Amino acid sequence: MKKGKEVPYSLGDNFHFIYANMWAYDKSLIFYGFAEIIFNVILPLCTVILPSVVVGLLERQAGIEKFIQTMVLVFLVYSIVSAVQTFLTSRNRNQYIDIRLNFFSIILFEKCFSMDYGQLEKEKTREELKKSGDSVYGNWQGLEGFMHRNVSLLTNVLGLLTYALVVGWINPVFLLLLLVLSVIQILVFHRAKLYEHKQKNEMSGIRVTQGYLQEQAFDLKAGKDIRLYQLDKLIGRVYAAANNRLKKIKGKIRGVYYVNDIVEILLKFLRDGLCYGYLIYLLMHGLPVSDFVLYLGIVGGLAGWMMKITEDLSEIGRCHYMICDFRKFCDIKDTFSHKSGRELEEEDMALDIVFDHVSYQYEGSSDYVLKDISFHMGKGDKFALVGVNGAGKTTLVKLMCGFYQPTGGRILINGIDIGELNIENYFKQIAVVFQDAAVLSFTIGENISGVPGSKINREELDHAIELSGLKEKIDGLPKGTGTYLNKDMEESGIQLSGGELQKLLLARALYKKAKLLLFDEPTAAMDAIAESELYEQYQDLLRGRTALFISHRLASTRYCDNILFLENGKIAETGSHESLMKLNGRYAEMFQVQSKYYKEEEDETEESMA
Ligand SMILES: Nc1ncnc2c1ncn2[C@@H]1O[C@H](COP(=O)(O)OP(=O)(O)OP(=O)(O)O)[C@@H](O)[C@H]1O
Repeated sequence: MKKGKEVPYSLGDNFHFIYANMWAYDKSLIFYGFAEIIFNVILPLCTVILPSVVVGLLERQAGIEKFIQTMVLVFLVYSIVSAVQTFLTSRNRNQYIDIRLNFFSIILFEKCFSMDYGQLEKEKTREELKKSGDSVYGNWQGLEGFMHRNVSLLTNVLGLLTYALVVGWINPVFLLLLLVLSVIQILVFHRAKLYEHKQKNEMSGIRVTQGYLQEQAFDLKAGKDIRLYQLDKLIGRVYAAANNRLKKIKGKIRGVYYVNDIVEILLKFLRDGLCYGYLIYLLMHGLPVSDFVLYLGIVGGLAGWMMKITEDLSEIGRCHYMICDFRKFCDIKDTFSHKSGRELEEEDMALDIVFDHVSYQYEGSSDYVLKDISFHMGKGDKFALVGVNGAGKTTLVKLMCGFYQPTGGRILINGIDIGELNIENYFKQIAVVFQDAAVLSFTIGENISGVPGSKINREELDHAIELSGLKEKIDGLPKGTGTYLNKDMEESGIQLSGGELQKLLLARALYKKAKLLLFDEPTAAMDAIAESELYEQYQDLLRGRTALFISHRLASTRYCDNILFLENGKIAETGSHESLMKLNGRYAEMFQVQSKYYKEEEDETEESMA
């Protein structure tokens, strides 16, 4: 396997990609990154300079007053440098988390929400998506890991070059003292950890919410509805609110850790002061200066710097591959126009649809699902699409939605090739009820309207609920349309039955006031009464709009102007219910089989009642 093929971007490319985006997101990230590197090196330098200053003073036999003054000054400088370094590390760490969550993760979300649905459905894309998701998950891997590791590498390289004399002194006399100081430090740290642990429950609750919302971005079922009902904004808001809550908790935890950091600095200050004091004491009692300096040198950790550089390099390599995964996914090309393309006229109440010799073959499949399909749905027409399982009905609907590009032929919407349309503008004009439609675990009102509670048009919401037959159910709920669905977001959320869910999906399609409505088995889960009531109302519900619906219950086709009977990927018969019955072909055969079944069912019911 050629390596060049596997890794589409060089390390330099990725370096540029990350830092150009950091620059675009927040220029201060670069400056603070450099500042951290400098202070990371200055800090140990201070600890090297400190003893040399002490040696200089002693060698020059400075007076005690001058000595104390200089010591205080040096320790003061050291403390300031240390505090600044701690601040920079903490700031950068949080800023890198911020850019990962609020910039790079959003790029990934947006890509998932907006990319061609047909592309998102492919297995290969889904694998790439999984890998890409990993690259924005966690602090020490992928994109964020790359930022941390670059700072660490540059620090260690600079440190190695300049930190020739590592200052430190370990003496058995001090071992006990150091242990005591370490225990104090551990206790303070433990307190901070305990506090963090206490926040875990709330944090994991928020993370479950975030996880659920992230799943919606990756979920195929949700993907269709997110596009068609522009739910990305609603999800985005809830995600941002969860992010903010998490940010607040993290801020409090950071505060506790900051106290810990300050205690750590003070203890370090005390520890170093005692070490140096002792060395000075020894020096003043006969320890040669050369030994003194030597001791300081050997405590140094050149080996430590080296080890860290090795570790950084290997981690940067790992992160680089993950950035490649991220970029590969984000660079997947769309075949539809998303931000550009032609927009449909606003004034139209309905759309005109032409399938002109359309064929379709799924990638990797040897057969065509649809072959040479041609028909014309004029503005306001109501069509039924029928056929046996697997005939290609859903595929045809997905083509009409703009989820797939036809393999052959053209689809014209108001005379414009669907490939030339701004597909996002087109999505806004259509409503689809899929067999496997997804609802979000938000409120009923938000699910129907696709907007946050405060922005819902109450009158239109009530109207859509009434038309869909869901009014009685919602009136019986204490929180009405403010009731949450499922339990992902709210403990008191409710579970709708299959039929109720279909009514809710219908209400959503009606609320949208779409110009083209597509129903894929919209009543499959409804009881016979609800179904017949709905069909009775269809003419009124869809007046003036173009509509196509798939139903296996052929009784429903009577309400349509035209029926397309699909068989083996072709339109085998087309016409009104009456004309197809007269033709006495496949449609009539299917209808008679169903009528017989209904008749038998009716007889059985009558017998059991007798
Ligand atoms: N994403 C896909 N990749 C490959 N093949 C697919 C895909 N989706 C559907 N097919 C195949 O295309 C054919 C038509 O499927 P489609 O779902 O369009 O049929 P249908 O008429 O809607 O069926 P049903 O009445 O059962 O809902 C089936 O053989 C199916 O296996």
